[in-house]
Amino acid sequence: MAKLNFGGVEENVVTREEFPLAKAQEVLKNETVAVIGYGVQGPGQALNQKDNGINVIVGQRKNSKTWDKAIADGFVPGETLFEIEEALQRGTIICYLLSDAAQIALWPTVQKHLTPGKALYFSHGFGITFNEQTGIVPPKDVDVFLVAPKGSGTSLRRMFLQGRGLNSSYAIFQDATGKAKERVIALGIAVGSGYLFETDFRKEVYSDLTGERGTLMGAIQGIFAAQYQVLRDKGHTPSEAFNETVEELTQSLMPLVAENGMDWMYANCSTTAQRGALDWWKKFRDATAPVFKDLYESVATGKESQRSIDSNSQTDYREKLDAELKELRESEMWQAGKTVRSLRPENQK
Ligand SMILES: NC(=O)c1ccc[n+]([C@@H]2O[C@H](COP(=O)([O-])OP(=O)(O)OC[C@H]3O[C@@H](n4cnc5c(N)ncnc54)[C@H](O)[C@@H]3O)[C@@H](O)[C@H]2O)c1
Ligand SMILES: CC(C)(O)[C@@H](O)C(=O)O
Ligand SMILES: [Mg+2]
Ligand SMILES: [Mg+2]
Repeated sequence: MAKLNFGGVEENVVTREEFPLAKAQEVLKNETVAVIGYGVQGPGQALNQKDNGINVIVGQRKNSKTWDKAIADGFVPGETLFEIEEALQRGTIICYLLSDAAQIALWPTVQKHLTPGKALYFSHGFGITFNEQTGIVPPKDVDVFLVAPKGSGTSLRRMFLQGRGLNSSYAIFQDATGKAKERVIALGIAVGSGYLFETDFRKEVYSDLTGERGTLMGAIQGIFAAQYQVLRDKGHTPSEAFNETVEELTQSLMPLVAENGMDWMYANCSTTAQRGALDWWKKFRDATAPVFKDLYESVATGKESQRSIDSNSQTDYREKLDAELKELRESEMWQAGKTVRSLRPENQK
C-alpha cells in the first residue's frame, strides 16, 4: 500500500500499479459477483466488471424497465441475469446496490442467502452505520466491506470507457474469512476505480452525505440560484445571468481547477478578477460555514438518514422526486441554461 502525502498528512492509497487488474482477476477467479439492483451504480459497476473479465451476474426484478436495460446492456437471462433471489443464491459476493431505502425492505431476503464465507458489499456506509434505522445487521461469518465510487455511476462507466478511472474509497466492516482485504481491493479495481483510499463505514457515510448536500449538489445549486436572482433583479438578461453564474464555471473555469488547482485557475484570469476573488472568497466561507456545521450535525445525529429513509421508502417516492426535479428544470435559470447549452458549437448541427 502506497503512503502518500496529502497536504502534509500521510494516508494509505491503493493504486492500479500495485494492484493491477490481473491480480484482481486472480483474487476473484472463483467468485460469482452478484450485482443486486440496476439503477445508477449497478450498471456502471456490473458492466465495468464484465469488461474486466470478472464473473459477474445481475439480480433484478423481472418485468421492470431495468431488467430490459440489463438485457440491452448484454446481460443474458438465465446466464448472467436473474431474479433477485436467484442471484442472491448464486452469488458468493453480494453487491448490494439497491437504493439505500430499498435495501431495508429487501434485507430479510438478502440475509437468508448470506451463508458462511460469502461477502456482502456496499457502495455506501449508510445501511451499516445507521443500523438502528435500517435494521441491517449482517451475520458474523460473512465479510462485509464497501467500495464507494466518488461520483455518479454514469461517470464511473464513462471514465472507464475513456481509459480513465474515478477514485473510490474502501472500508472493511467485518473480516470473517481473513480475505476481506484482498477481496475488497480486487473489487475496487474490478469496478473501474482509478485508485482507492482507505476509510471506515461511518466516515464514508458522514462525508458523503455532507458532500452531496453541500458543495457537490445542494450548496452549489443554492449559490447559483442566489447569484442568478440578484443579477436578474438588477436587470440583467437571463442569458447574461446564466453565463456569469453557471456556463462559464462549467465550461471554462472548473476544467482549469480540475487540471491544476484553484490558484492556477485564478492565475489564468485577469488581475482584476484575481483581486476580487481573493477579497471575496473568505466572506463566502464565513457566511456559509455555520450552514455546513448545521449540515454535518444533521448527518451525524441521523436526521439526514432518517429523512432519506422516510421519503424514499414511500411507494410514490419516484414521482415525488421527479416533480421536484421538474421544478428545478422548469425554473427560469435552468431553462435559460437549456438554450445556452444548445448554442454550444458542438451541440449545433
Ligand atoms: N447513484 C450513484 O451514482 C451512487 C454513487 C455512489 C454510491 N452510491 C450508492 O450505491 C447504492 C445504489 O445507489 P443507486 O443510486 O445506484 O440506486 P438507485 O436509486 O438507482 O436504485 C437501484 C435499484 O434499486 C431498485 N429498487 C428500488 N426499490 C426497490 C425495491 N423495493 N425492491 C427491489 N429493487 C428496488 C431500482 O429499481 C434500481 O434498479 C446506494 O447505496 C448509494 O448510496 C450511489
Ligand atoms: C454521486 C454522489 C453524489 O457522490 C453519491 O454520493 C450519490 O449518493 O449519488
Ligand atoms: Mg451519496
Ligand atoms: Mg458520493
